[in-house]
Amino acid sequence: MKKLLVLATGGTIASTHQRGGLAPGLTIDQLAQYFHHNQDVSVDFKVLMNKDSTNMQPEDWVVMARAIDENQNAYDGFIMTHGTDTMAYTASALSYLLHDIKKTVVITGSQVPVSFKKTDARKNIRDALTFAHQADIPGVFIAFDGKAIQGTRAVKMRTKSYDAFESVNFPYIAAIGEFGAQITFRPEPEKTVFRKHLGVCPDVFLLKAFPGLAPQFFDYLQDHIKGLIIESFGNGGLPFLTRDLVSGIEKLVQKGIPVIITTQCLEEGQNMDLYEVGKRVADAGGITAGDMNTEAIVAKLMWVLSQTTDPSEIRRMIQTPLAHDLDYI
Ligand SMILES: NC(=O)C[C@H](N)C(=O)O
Repeated sequence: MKKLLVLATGGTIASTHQRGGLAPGLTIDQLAQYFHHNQDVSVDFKVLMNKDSTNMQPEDWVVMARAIDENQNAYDGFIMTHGTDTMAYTASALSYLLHDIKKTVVITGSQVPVSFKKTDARKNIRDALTFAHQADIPGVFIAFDGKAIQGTRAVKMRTKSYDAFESVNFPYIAAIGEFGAQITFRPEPEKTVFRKHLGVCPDVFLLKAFPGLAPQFFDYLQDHIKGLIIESFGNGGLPFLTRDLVSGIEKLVQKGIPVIITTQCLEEGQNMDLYEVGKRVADAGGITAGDMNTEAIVAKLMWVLSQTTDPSEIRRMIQTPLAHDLDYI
């Protein structure tokens, strides 16, 4: 008989109407009532926290990872109930913190509380149970709206619709329904060269470039952060005329602060060698993050920075595929 552990963290799925608005309010026993399963699975429950995922912090990822790591040998799979707002960040973070996991970790939640009459929660719970039970793929996944998504590739696209998440730049892993879990893409096992490390350094900043962004902000950032991620335009380009952001990047890099470059375009990654505006960013020391999602870059950079401050090692680790986060640079 397979043994699964459900870890509750809060989110809409466990929310109830409260004076200040919807907030996690179900007890673990109340939540457990919605986990219907057949006789050949045994399910245990544990509360890790009871937060709207907007309140999740990087330190919470470490708590989650430890809880799974400590129980790795006692269970065949894990289900985590979680709010949708930061679920993609958590899925990425756990993918790095637990990159050597041999079991399936499924994160799910819902757009509507489980106790409401019309809700997506009960289907998502059933699908998470099905996937955790049937899929023999190690790693961290999101199960939502009948699909399983690789943890490092999920992006929340919609605030209300049941199909809140999409798999970006990567195939869906499975279709899930009453018929079971039909694996549609089985990722090749990775030969990872990374050490196990259950820590994060939250001192990073994420900047979305826009026409008119003043380079003076970089002067402030250099004294307050250990790593910067810039969502550039298109193929990794940033302005060097009038408001010269490229020189700003160069200054940060010279101070030993890694600057990771991604793109505001969700799909197809970037090619910084194509245009002068991208090449200059690369020449200034900007580190391309290829086709990784911003959520994954944030989590990976925090994980990497808690292990090293060496710029070339940071570049190497960011650009080495891990947990299927990256297909090309
Ligand atoms: N649908 C949800 O779960 C949204 C909620 N604010 C959360 O992230 O916890």
